[in-house]
Amino acid sequence: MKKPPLHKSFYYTFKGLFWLLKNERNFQIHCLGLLVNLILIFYFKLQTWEIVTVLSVTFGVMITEALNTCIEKICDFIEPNFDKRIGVIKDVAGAAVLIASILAVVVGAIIYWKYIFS
Ligand SMILES: Nc1ncnc2c1ncn2[C@@H]1O[C@H](COP(=O)(O)OP(=O)(O)OP(=O)(O)O)[C@@H](O)[C@H]1O
Repeated sequence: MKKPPLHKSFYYTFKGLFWLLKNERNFQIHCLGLLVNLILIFYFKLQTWEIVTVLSVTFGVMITEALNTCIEKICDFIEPNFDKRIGVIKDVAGAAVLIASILAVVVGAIIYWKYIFS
């Protein structure tokens, strides 16, 4: 298949991003989390390393959510009916989001702790 020009590739990736924003409730919630973090970063005037850490774990959750959605869509495409193996694949993909979210909450708690309680 012929590769699309660079600007078309960007167009398709942004199309994917807007699809997630429009259709995936969990992704919308993660975007809200990003917004809250951006507000807190400016409000508490976080140090550079703290900003980098908070944004890394926040975007990490959004990336795993996007990949989880891809896996769910592939599963629904190859097996629309109930299948235990599909269930395990979807559960494990969901667990990846859970692990990334736990990390984000723990990192957030460690970083914001001193700003909130000082
Ligand atoms: N075809 C299937 N066969 C077996 N189990 C399934 C199947 N489809 C979904 N499940 C089970 O239902 C759960 C939820 O699957 P679903 O595709 O509805 O994801 P979802 O609720 O949209 O997830 P998310 O909230 O992460 O977007 C899966 O984790 C899995 O345990």
